[in-house]
Amino acid sequence: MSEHYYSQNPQSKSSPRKWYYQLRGKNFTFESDYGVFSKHEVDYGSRLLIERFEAPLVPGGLLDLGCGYGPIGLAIADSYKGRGVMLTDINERAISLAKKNAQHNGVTNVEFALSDRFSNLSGRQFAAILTNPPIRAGKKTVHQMFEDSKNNLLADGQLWVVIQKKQGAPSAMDKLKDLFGSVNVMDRSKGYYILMAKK
Ligand SMILES: C[S@@+](CC[C@H](N)C(=O)[O-])C[C@H]1O[C@@H](n2cnc3c(N)ncnc32)[C@H](O)[C@@H]1O
Repeated sequence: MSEHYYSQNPQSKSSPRKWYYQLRGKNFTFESDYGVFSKHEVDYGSRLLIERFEAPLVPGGLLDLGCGYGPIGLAIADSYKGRGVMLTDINERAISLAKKNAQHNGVTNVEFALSDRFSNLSGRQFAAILTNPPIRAGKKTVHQMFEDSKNNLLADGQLWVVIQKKQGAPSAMDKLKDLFGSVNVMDRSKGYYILMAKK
């Protein structure tokens, strides 16, 4: 049976691989595996989001929503050591890899939660939420993530999203405009858009 990277509990065979990547000037070692998005290198869109992100002045924690094996949350946590960063995913294998990757890279200002969107975050509020959303889970899920994100941002908090034009950037922009009143295009490269909406 074919399996998507957003399966809750991937049954596919496991073949962990370790590889290296530089993000925000730091060399990371990552372990990834079958059943988890983007196997042997950091996704181009995630890299763009990681390099472009600037935390808002609002004090508070940051959230990597749909963290996979953890590149976004871990790179951001390493850059913003004074902030706590929460990494969440619906996929158990992703969360266990993200935890291992935090340990291997000495990133300690992080927390993890296995969660379908915000279901296990018990109303926590964040200064910024970053996401490379699960396009294959469908537009309804992705747009619901944007709505939930708005509800879980502190006042003046920011939602940062990377999305490809051909995978729904225009409709994501419309949805974010409806929800937040406006949306900023912070960067564009190779068909990927970095969008930022402020609460
Ligand atoms: C495009 S991948 C990005 C993964 C990782 N952030 C990266 O940059 O490599 C989207 C992630 O969202 C997760 N996901 C899918 N549906 C979800 C849901 N309902 N709640 C939380 N995470 C979900 C998937 O398991 C996947 O890891």
